[in-house]
Amino acid sequence: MKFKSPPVNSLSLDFLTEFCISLEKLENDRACRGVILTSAVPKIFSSGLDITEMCGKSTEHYAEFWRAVQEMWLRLYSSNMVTVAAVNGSSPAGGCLIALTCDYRIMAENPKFSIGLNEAQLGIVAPFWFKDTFVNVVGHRVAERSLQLGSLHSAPEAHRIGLVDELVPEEKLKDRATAVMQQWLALPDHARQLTKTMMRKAVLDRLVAHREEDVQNFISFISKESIQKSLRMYMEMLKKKKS
Ligand SMILES: CCCCC/C=C\CCC/C=C/CC(=O)SCCNC(=O)CCNC(=O)[C@H](O)C(C)(C)COP(=O)(O)OP(=O)(O)OC[C@H]1O[C@@H](n2cnc3c(N)ncnc32)[C@H](O)[C@@H]1OP(=O)(O)O
Repeated sequence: MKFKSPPVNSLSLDFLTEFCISLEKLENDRACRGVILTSAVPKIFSSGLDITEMCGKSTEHYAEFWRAVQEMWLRLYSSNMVTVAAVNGSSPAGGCLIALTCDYRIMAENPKFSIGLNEAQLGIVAPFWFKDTFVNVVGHRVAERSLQLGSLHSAPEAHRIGLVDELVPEEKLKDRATAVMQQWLALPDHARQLTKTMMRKAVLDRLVAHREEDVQNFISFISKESIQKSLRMYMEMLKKKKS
């Protein structure tokens, strides 16, 4: 599956809805046992949640948007398919979450590409299930430091801390992702799927049990004037960076 929402594959409500529909179709297709996620946009895997969806909108909109973010994560983290992220560009925040939610991450070894949960840099806080997914990949200490600092890690650093499983030259990314997929698909599906469920169930159950509470937390957090101001300033900073 190739993300193609230029300029930066930001995760808008439309993007998330289409992503979930595509994932559901693949999940229900008995012939499909695995999916490789990558980007058709040069240099960017995904710029994370679309910030414009979280700025100056109604409470109803925030609720709908956040439910779509939750749905994307719940479907991908609990997928019966083998999921491989072929990270061929920068991947901050929600983009990093998508990669973390997969079974395996391969990143192009370009030191200009960065990845991480940088929410703190925007003056916002990664929700508990972003944090749980991160901890499950890199461990508590690395996750805590990285989250508090809102670090964006260069590709080599991301590999060193275990955020991505391997680095390959960009032109070899597709072949390597295919080889990894074949390796994972060589195992009997039922054994791999039950193991995956065992490893991820507690974290998935936690969001399922607190889903509506999490929506309300998001709404009250994102509606605060101080948070709206931080997001507006961040968007302005992104635009200024260009000029
Ligand atoms: C205590 C309990 C609390 C509970 C709280 C609950 C929830 C709150 C947490 C919510 C979680 C949020 C997670 C997120 O994903 S937030 C999004 C974070 N994303 C980023 O920080 C990335 C920002 N973007 C960049 O760094 C760069 O754009 C880039 C991805 C590295 C690409 O750089 P470049 O190629 O140079 O492109 P530009 O910077 O020029 O961007 C082009 C264009 O796109 C706009 N844009 C970029 N990113 C986003 C985005 N995420 N959303 C919307 N729009 C984006 C950018 O403004 C440019 O627009 P213009 O062409 O119009 O100028």
